[in-house]
Amino acid sequence: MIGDMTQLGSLMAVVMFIWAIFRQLFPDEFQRDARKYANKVVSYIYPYVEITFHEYQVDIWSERSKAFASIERYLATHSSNKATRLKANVVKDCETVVLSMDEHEEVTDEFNGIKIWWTSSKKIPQQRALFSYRGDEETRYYKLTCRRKHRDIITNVYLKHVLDEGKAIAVKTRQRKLYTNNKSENWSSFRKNTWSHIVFEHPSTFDTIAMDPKKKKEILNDLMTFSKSKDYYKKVGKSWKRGYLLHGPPGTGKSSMIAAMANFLEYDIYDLELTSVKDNTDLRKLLIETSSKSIIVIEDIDCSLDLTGQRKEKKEESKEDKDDPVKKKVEEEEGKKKGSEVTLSGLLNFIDGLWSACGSERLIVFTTNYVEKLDPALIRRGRMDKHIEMSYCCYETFKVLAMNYLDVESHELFESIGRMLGETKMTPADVAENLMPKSDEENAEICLKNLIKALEEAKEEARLKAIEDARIKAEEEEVSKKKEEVKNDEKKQEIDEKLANEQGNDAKENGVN
Ligand SMILES: Nc1ncnc2c1ncn2[C@@H]1O[C@H](COP(=O)(O)OP(=O)(O)OP(=O)(O)O)[C@@H](O)[C@H]1O
Ligand SMILES: [Mg+2]
Repeated sequence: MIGDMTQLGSLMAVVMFIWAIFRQLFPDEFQRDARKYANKVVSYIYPYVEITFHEYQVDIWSERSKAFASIERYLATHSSNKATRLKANVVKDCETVVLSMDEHEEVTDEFNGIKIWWTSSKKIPQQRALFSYRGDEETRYYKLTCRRKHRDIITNVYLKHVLDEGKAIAVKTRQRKLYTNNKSENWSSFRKNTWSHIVFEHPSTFDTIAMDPKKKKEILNDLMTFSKSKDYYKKVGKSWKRGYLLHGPPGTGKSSMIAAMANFLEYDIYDLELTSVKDNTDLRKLLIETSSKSIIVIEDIDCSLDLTGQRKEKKEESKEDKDDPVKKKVEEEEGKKKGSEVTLSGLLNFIDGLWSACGSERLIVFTTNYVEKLDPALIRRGRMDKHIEMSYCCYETFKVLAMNYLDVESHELFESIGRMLGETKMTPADVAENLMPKSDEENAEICLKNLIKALEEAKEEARLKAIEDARIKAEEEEVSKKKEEVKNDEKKQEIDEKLANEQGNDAKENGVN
């Protein structure tokens, strides 16, 4: 290629020289026609096709081209052995070095037996792009050169391969992010600032999640199948997403489970705070700006909005009610307090409306402590495909926690702990807290004894609470019994009075007769 290029370079120099003399001698119109024909001749002689990919697109935002970034990554993995001058970029908090080819380097690639040349260069813009934020900075570009006869396969197949590989490398090497939505009123129309993010580094994994091993395996299989089912979803005409509902008491591992899912699938997390979203339109905007390979989370969905009753038909308001200034004021105040006009139907559309198909490979996860409070439409299968109950600590759960926190697989105290867990409701969070050594002197046995003590206390507490509950219930029953008796007495008195009246009337009538 270099040899070919040198010959062509000399040829081009001669052409340029002749062109310079030509420009001095002939008028503009003639020059234009001549240029057209010269281009035709050159393209006839030159057996190569060149495609250029610039780092920045010339538009108002001057965004970095995604194609350029993908090519850069692709060439970084495919060129580092061949290019002699490389640039090093450090990613993932200085943990990983990514190499890419330096400027004015050339590397070759091979695809289905076809040779492709890639060169990297940079150029300084001759004129500043109007409204561009990037100003006069030099911009880099990659140039692909291939033989003209391979043009179709290169443009239709090879480039797709390069871009797909580049994207896959990006997913592997990227720092995963935890996003949260900014308040609607703080959004700017000039910048994309609907979501803010930090690097996502949660240590929870499926190894550290304590739950019934059978259930855990089922979830893992479900996630694995989902992540590999792109073609299946396409075949059945469904957008590639899946809904999970995690429900259970506080401290049973719902949030930890979401982090473990994200770590397992290597997805980003979008933690959506519904009360910061003004209305359904803003909710849709947020959805559009989420990326693929992500988990959209709405925690404590039962507390987020009043989603329980909004689907029920609203009572027809009378004209007087609508005009009542006091009622209007109360409604306005309530609206302000709620701070969000997102409705249940807006949320349902968010989950599986037409717009929800704008991304792919996405999980939507809701968590709640009170599953029974939710509108059945929100959690029906198809929207929330998998319901996972995270419950109180059982023996199996405890064994995982003991292994995680104490490195202990078995112990003589395990049996009594297992029995006590069957008798008492204790969350994995509480069990974990008791298992955690509080000082260097606390060994595994002391921690297990601490747990036994806590379980005994919890059992005693539950016993006292049950007695108290029973007492309150008996009192309430007594009160309602008394109320019933009073009611019956009143009714009886009413009937007696009625009878007495009727008898009086009869006597009067008989007297008259
Ligand atoms: N099943 C579990 N496996 C491992 N650790 C757990 C589990 N459940 C709770 N924990 C521990 O308890 C802490 C609290 O758990 P987590 O925040 O996941 O509970 P949650 O169900 O989301 O609670 P909430 O309903 O209050 O949000 C976690 O930091 C974790 O260490
Ligand atoms: Mg939580």
